Amino acid sequence: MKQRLKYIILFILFLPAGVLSLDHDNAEKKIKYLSTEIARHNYLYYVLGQPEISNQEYDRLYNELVRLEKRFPGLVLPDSPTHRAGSKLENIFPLVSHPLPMLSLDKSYTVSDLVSWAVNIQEITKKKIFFMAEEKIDGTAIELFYENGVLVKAATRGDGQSGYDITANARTIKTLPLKLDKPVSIIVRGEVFIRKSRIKNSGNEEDYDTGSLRNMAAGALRKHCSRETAKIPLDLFIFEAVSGVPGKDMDHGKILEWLKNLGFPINSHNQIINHIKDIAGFIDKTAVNRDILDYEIDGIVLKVLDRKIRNRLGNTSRFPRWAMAFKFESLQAVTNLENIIVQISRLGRATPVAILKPVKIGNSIISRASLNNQDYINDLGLGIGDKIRLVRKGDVIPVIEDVLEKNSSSTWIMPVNCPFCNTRLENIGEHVFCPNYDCYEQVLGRLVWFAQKMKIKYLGPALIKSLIKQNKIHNPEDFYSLSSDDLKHLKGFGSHKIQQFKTSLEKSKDHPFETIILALGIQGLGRHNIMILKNAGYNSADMIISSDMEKLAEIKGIGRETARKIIKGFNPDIQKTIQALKKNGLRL
Ligand SMILES: NC(=O)c1ccc[n+]([C@@H]2O[C@H](COP(=O)([O-])OP(=O)(O)OC[C@H]3O[C@@H](n4cnc5c(N)ncnc54)[C@H](O)[C@@H]3O)[C@@H](O)[C@H]2O)c1
Ligand SMILES: [Zn+2]
Repeated sequence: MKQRLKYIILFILFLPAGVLSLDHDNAEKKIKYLSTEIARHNYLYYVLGQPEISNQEYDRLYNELVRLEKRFPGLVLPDSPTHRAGSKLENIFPLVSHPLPMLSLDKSYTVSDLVSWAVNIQEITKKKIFFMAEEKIDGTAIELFYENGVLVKAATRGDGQSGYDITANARTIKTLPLKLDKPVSIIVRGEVFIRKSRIKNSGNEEDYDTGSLRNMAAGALRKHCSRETAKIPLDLFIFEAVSGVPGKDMDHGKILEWLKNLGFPINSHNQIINHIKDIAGFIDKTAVNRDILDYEIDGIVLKVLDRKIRNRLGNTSRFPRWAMAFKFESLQAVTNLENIIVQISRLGRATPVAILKPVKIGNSIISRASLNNQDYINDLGLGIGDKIRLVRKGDVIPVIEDVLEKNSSSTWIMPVNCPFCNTRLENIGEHVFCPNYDCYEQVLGRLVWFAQKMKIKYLGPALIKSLIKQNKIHNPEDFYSLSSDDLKHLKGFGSHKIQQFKTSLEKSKDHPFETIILALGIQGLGRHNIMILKNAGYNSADMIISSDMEKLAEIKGIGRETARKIIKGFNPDIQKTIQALKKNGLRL
């Protein structure tokens, strides 16, 4: 042991200086590099709403810059991104200046740091402080201006001093009151987000899986056509009033109640903290609830309730001193990539899926992760055999964050042909598709989707698979001609079960037009768009089929892109299926 120590000391003594400590020149280069990179990511995130990297990755870059700037204060650049919130703006939309700057939040990463902050506030103010604990919604900030109870303007956060005027887009948010219950003139702030359930049941999931719900919400608010924004089911919680509150003595809790009575959506999970010892309990409760919440949160925010004390504490250039966020650690694990397989969806999209050496994250064992598309794999430089870091974000789907150890000699490449039907895959946009409508995997996907949406009893994936293999079914209409003979060989299908199955099949014929169309899984026809068409008078499949692109594109909320998809979606095969379903008595 002593001997080993001696060698280590000798080794350190003879190391060149730059290896042990980052020298001045290298630090300067690194600080320049990080400052430019962070400014670029700020622009992508705050201005365009299209980040290139994950928040964890961003936080790592940011914290590294903070560390270096602390060690080399002389090297800090005058326009360092650590001195400002947000990003420089471009004239993409008209600008709105904020009456008070829209700042960031200071952050703690441990419960004890958060508690110390709260204790410290009591000590500075020499008062017993009451706090409001709120969920930190992972969406995008908005500021709303009302005059005499009417919404007149809505702005993004922008560079913190001014944001973009996105009033027309904000008006499409269903929970945003355009007119308040009283003719007050106020300015409020809140978070725009998307509910997980609205995406999961839309039938259009495929359009949505390229980014998180936050990026989708931020992108939606920055669309140049509010008809496009309207297609995205945005939601809202208001969390602050900036001006226009009546009594001076109203605290933050009373203000939120007052805002609620005016018609604003307020998060019902907000909780007043009377004792500092209750902070940990709120965090625990929120962390447990996180997975079952219908929206994504990335932590909690603790805010001083009393406005006079808030004013006394004031702000730094980056954040208010009266609030502190606690960021949840994302759950991570390290494992090996054992294989990459290609999945084909019911709409033909080919998605590479990572097969992992099973690893525990939180309470679940993870053995698969979606790899999205070839670009994603190229960015990671991912190959089979690599050691990777897996991160589970707010939602339950784990993603591969980076490669820790490269064990493969090359990056994985998508096969040229569909692994299920051997048809040559086609590139459409950033994804690859199997163009063969009769591809086994697509047929299976379509039938499983149809059975689910039509709520047909017992028709799970395993049963559907074996019926396809026996050539008993290929299209949705084939379900309706299954005979008792077709079923009685299947495992567990006695006469009672067959009877129940048939009853359920009969019952499915009563579904309204919109359910059947959704169940057919036609491109561009998720629940939302089907309802738009229905409200525009299109209440039969034939009416849509005999319409044309121009007519559909004119319907409010549809637009050219979707109209094109829909027309293409009603291909000859679907049309044949529709006629056959009608013959079976379905109300199309
Ligand atoms: N991926 C990227 O490229 C990239 C770039 C820039 C920033 N970021 C992420 O953004 C973070 C910092 O950004 P920030 O300053 O916008 O946000 P923040 O994390 O400092 O928090 C401030 C924001 O929290 C939101 N919020 C949600 N619920 C709230 C509540 N109840 N009360 C008050 N505010 C609430 C508000 O929109 C507010 O603007 C970074 O840590 C990083 O994770 C990522
Ligand atoms: Zn195929």
